[in-house]
Parts: sequence; structure tokens; C-alpha cells
Amino acid sequence: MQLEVIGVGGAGCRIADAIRTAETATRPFLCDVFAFDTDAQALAELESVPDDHRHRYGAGIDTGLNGNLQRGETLGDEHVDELSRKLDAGQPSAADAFLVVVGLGGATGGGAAPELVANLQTLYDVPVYVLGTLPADRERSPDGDPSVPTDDTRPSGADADGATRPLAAANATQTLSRLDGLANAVLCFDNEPWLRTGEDMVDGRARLNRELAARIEALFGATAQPADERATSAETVIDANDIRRILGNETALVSLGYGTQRIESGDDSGSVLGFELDFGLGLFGSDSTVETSAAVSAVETTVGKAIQGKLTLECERTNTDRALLVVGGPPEWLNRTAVADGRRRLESATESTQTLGGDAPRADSEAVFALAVLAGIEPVDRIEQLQAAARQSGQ
Ligand SMILES: Nc1nc2c(ncn2[C@@H]2O[C@H](COP(=O)(O)OP(=O)(O)OP(=O)(O)O)[C@@H](O)[C@H]2O)c(=O)[nH]1
Repeated sequence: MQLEVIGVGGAGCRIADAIRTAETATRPFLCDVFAFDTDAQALAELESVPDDHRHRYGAGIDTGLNGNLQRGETLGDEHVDELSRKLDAGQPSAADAFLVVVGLGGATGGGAAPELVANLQTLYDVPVYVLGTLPADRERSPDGDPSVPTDDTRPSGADADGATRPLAAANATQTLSRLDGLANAVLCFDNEPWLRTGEDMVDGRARLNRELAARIEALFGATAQPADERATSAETVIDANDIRRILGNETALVSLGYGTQRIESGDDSGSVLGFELDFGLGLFGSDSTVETSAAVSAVETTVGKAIQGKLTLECERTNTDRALLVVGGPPEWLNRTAVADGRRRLESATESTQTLGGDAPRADSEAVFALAVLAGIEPVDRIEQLQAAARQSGQ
């Protein structure tokens, strides 16, 4: 499966950048990655999006819209054709799906995303997903930078008690409601629980973006054709149709769970943990075998973390309509029975009757991972909290 990623606004572009960095040469899953922003400086600071795939729009706006969603929507409306045309610098028609990435609390990304999603839906015959971050409670400015003063012309103010800043909350709920019926699904990442105590968005965002990018790579990378034709094929392949079936096409909210465990391949003394010694065949070559108990335990542990650990958006697991489990890692660690048990465990945790599972062998990896996709998770407390914060601000 080939994914076309389009970041819009500061958060969207940084996360798109992190996704491109997370892609591995052995499992390419990205068609193109584009970054669109009104903020020239933020675009210049990206690391992996090619220069000719970065585009600044909105003449006369130098440092973003500072949370003014109305302006963002107007700009999105005015520039949507220009942004869509920019995609022709890549290969959008080869994409199996689009992923439009935005920080939902902002104005540039939130303002343009619904227009862009609607336009992509008319131009291409593949699903258009949104990956959106929810604003953190501790934010004091729309881009998460506490040093940026609040714009007094805007209808909001920082909450003394630390509750979600009403403007960011109002922007997020308004953009989510505009996306309803346009995006095939909205994958959510709630910034607040991922920040550490005392950490603000600017300090924490690179780490958060890496966490999120690892999950996106685990999901869409599982569908990639390995670059090396000799690579081990999956027992149960996950393809674009499976992803389409699970994410759906009714703007379901989606949360991702993830667990990973480094595998012990050896230590200085030459003894081997987890591996049965196989001197004749080369200790760590592809002929290495793994103790069944070690493989089963690694799969069980990562699946447990993916299902019961911290999600990108906390929700009642039993509310899930559809679910998918991907278990990946070196092929000799992907114990078939344990992977099948993991899928059943996800099915029972979510009580979903539509649960798929598959494996993603990665000969070059030193970890086993599990990714759980929970789709159709509404109602979600956190979204209701943001709606309440938005109402409180009269937005
Ligand atoms: N996870 C994550 N969230 C971010 C990041 N940067 C900002 N955010 C969040 O995204 C929201 C929107 O910020 P931006 O993306 O900078 O806003 P924008 O779309 O550029 O809009 P304006 O700055 O208002 O023009 C903020 O309220 C934060 O919640 C980031 O790099 N990673």
C-alpha cells in the first residue's frame, strides 16, 4: 500500500516530517510527503520533506494565523486548488490512500484540512484519512509555544486552572465537526497525556511526533511490499483493503495502541538469550532459531501493551466497532499461535465482531512490536471535555 501524506500547518508538517523519517528503506510505504504552511520559518525547519514538496501559502502571512480559525478557513477555501495542484510534483495518482495531518487546535491546518479533504475526495478515488492532534490542557498559545503572547483580538484566554485553552478546544471541535462526513476516518492523537510533567508542547513535540510516526509506520508499513524480494512474506498479509475495511468510510474516530520489546540477541560473554545456539549456521543469520517460549512471551507482552497500554486517544475499548492487530518483528519471533491468540485477545477486549489480524516480518529489526487499531470508538470522554471547554468560551 502506498500512502500520500500531506501535512498542513505547523503540527501537521512536523508530524508528516517525522513519518517520512520513520519510513525504512526495507519497507517503503510512502508515495510522497508534502508540507503546506502559512509559516515560512516552520517549513524551513523541517528535516526530511524534500524542499520541492514544501509549500508556503497565504501572501502577507509570515508566522502563521495564531489560532484564528476563521481566517484559516477563508485561506483554505481560497488556496485549496493551489494546494491540490502542488501534489502534481509527486505521484498522487499512485496512492492507495491519502493522510492529511493537522494539529486540530490550530488555524492554518484546521482551517484548510476540511477543504483539502473534500477536494481530494473529488479528485481521487481512494480513501482520504485525517491524522489530527488534540490540543493539550497546558497550552497557552495556539502553536503550543508559551512564549507567544495571546492575541487580545481573539475570543479566548489561557485558563488559570490549566484546563484546555478554550480557543484551541473550540478550534479542535469545530474542525472535527467540519471533517465529519468528509474524511473517511480521523486518527487522533491526544497531546496532553503524552506530555511529561512540567513539559510544554515545544519541549515535548519532537518526542510525541516520533511516537506517533512509529505507530503510523507500523500500520501502513505492514502493508508495504518489502524492497528485498527475498524477504520473508507475512503468514497473514495485511493489505490496503483490510485497512480500508477497518478504518471505514464514515469518519470514524480511530485510536492506536502500540507495544514494542527489544529482543535479546546476545551478550558480551557469547551466551545467547532467546536464541537456540546454532554455530554451524551462523549465530544471528536468517537461519537462527528462537526458543518458542521466548517468542510467545515477546508477542504476548507486546500485544498486551498494545491493547491495554496508553492509546493515542483514550477510550472505552468495548466501544470499538472494528479492530486490527499487526504483530511485527524478525520472522523467527512471530510465533503463529501467539499472533493468532493476540488477535483473539483484541477481539475479546474490544467486543468487536470485525477484528482482523496479520503479521509484518522484518528481518532487519531488533524488536517485536504490536499495533492495535481501534476504529469507531465514540463516544470519547476527551472529545466531550473539549466540547465543554469550547462551549464555556462561547465558541
Ligand atoms: N503532536 C504535536 N502537536 C503539535 C505540534 N505543534 C503544535 N501542536 C498542536 O497543534 C495545535 C496547532 O498548532 P499548529 O499546528 O502550530 O497550528 P497551525 O495549524 O500552524 O495554525 P496557526 O499556528 O494558528 O497558524 C497546537 O494547539 C498544539 O496542540 C507538534 O509538533 N506535534
